Amino acid sequence: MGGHMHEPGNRRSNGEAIQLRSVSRRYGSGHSTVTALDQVSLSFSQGTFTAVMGPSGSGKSTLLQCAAGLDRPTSGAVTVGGTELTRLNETELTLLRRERIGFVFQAFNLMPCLTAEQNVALPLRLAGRRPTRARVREVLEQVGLGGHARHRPTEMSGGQQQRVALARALITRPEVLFGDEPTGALDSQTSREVLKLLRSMVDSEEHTVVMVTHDPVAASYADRVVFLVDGGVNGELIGASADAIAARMTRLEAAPC
Ligand SMILES: Nc1ncnc2c1ncn2[C@@H]1O[C@H](COP(=O)(O)OP(=O)(O)OP(=O)(O)O)[C@@H](O)[C@H]1O
Repeated sequence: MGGHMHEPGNRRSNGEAIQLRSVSRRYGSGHSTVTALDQVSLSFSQGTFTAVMGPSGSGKSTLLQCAAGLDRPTSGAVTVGGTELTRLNETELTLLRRERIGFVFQAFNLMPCLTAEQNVALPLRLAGRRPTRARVREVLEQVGLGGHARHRPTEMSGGQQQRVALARALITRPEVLFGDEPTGALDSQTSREVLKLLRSMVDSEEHTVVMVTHDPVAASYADRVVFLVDGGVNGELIGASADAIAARMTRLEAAPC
């Protein structure tokens, strides 16, 4: 399969949506310390789509969690649109996550008893705000589910459920959308639907997407693929095909520990 043709970040001022400066994350203490991230410095520009890949245990999820303010680095700094997360207290961090960051995970985490529109509105309602019906419909339209507002998750396919999860993440108009294996639970046809949607959100609406994936085909929808090995950045590919990404992964996974 060839690369998906796109020109990364060519219509924006290319401001940095997220910056990590020398970010380290260690778990445990004394002899049993694990360095999940080791002085990682990376920027994600506005209006770009980045995939993060690497062997199991290389620090991908930890990177995403630190970048999204779900976890705090042991050292280093993370900046979201000019706000340095390390300077925020827990309440401020919770508000920032709620207002300025969107997440989608491998599991869709939808409430089975609620309709699509109720699921989409839920995060804002939990935050004490009531989104207008027009806004809920707008995000459902955006993910191609305008006609499914009243459907419950059990009445929808996996791809449709993930698109509801995407609409739920988009309702606050986040500055960055993070995905941790967002297509991991989908078959390849359905994955493609969701990836095309992510791609079009970046191309036409200038969203910023950062996605962890194990799948070279999924990664080929991104502008840029960043490779992690042992908690450090081990290079990147720009506008690469799935084959080129797969070849790089094979080399990384074959490298001696
Ligand atoms: N809560 C934790 N406590 C201790 N060690 C952890 C914790 N979370 C992650 N680690 C360790 O940090 C390293 C990086 O983990 P991380 O989950 O970020 O890797 P990953 O690349 O996302 O892996 P995978 O592809 O298998 O999901 C691993 O060695 C892991 O065992």
